[in-house]
Amino acid sequence: MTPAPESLALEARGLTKRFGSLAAVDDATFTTPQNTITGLLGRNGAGKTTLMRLITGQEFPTSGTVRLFGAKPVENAAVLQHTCFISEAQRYPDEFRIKHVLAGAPRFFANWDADFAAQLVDEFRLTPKQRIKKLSRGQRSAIGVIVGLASRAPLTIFDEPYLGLDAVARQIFYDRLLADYSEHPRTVILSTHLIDEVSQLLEHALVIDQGRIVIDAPVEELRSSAATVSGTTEAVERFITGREVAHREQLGGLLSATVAAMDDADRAAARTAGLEVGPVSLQQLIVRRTGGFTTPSTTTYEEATA
Ligand SMILES: Nc1ncnc2c1ncn2[C@@H]1O[C@H](COP(=O)(O)OP(=O)(O)OP(=O)(O)O)[C@@H](O)[C@H]1O
Repeated sequence: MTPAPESLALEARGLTKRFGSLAAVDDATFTTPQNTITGLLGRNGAGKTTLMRLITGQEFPTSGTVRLFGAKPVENAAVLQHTCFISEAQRYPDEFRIKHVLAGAPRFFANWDADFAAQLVDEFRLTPKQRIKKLSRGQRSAIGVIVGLASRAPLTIFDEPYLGLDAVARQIFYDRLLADYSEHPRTVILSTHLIDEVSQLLEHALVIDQGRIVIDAPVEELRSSAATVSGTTEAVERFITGREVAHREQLGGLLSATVAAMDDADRAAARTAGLEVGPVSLQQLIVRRTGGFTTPSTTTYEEATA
């Protein structure tokens, strides 16, 4: 069901951004309900950053409209006060130290939590007096994460927030995001390449490919829409005949196939046929839907066993 406009954090209609002949964002239409965590996913150059810049009013669309909490974002201070956009492109004056960022943040973010920010600075092993200019790449990313989390902005957008962050720091980010989100629900959009790493956080997936939105669906629905069936080649081939197969992997006499559109009855039928039925990771699904694999998917049982 389409949510009522007042419950939407974000509404894009026919949003298009052209750079010369290239449509970086091409006719994007989608809505983001308030208080959800959405993953904005896609390959390099897919249009993620451009889409986020359009959403936050930093770029004018060539055509189409975007609304944040029902209003246009461009040059709209009231709307932008509800938004925190964390991007790698963020630059600070040369003399800025971490404490200056923390001191300035409440002017931009009405819900800023200084104690939470201080806790995060500590957890990321930073100190307020450090000069931003002298921080490592990962430490600079941590500053973005701290600002994004402690802003508690009703719409918080992270554009690949983890560049250079080590595995421990990324885990801190994910853990604090989830814990704080459950206490202070807000709308979070997270653009990332690390799909499997964040898949437990995401409620909704928005996948963009060559500027076009190719998937706009709840993560749970995506996960349950496909399954991997494994067993003897003959049994798997028999089961997948006539079905849409996204991927297949042969290992000796065993075959594993990723099958699209597997409902409960299909799963039961596969088990009855002696096959093992397993989940498909979000990353696998998205990689396959955005042209990452060229594995033939239409081999028939007769062809495969000929
Ligand atoms: N200012 C610009 N002028 C011309 N082309 C641009 C401009 N900004 C982006 N593009 C092009 O638009 C396309 C989308 O770029 P964008 O940065 O939005 O992709 P992305 O999905 O964020 O990529 P990545 O994951 O690699 O950061 C790319 O082909 C890029 O070269």
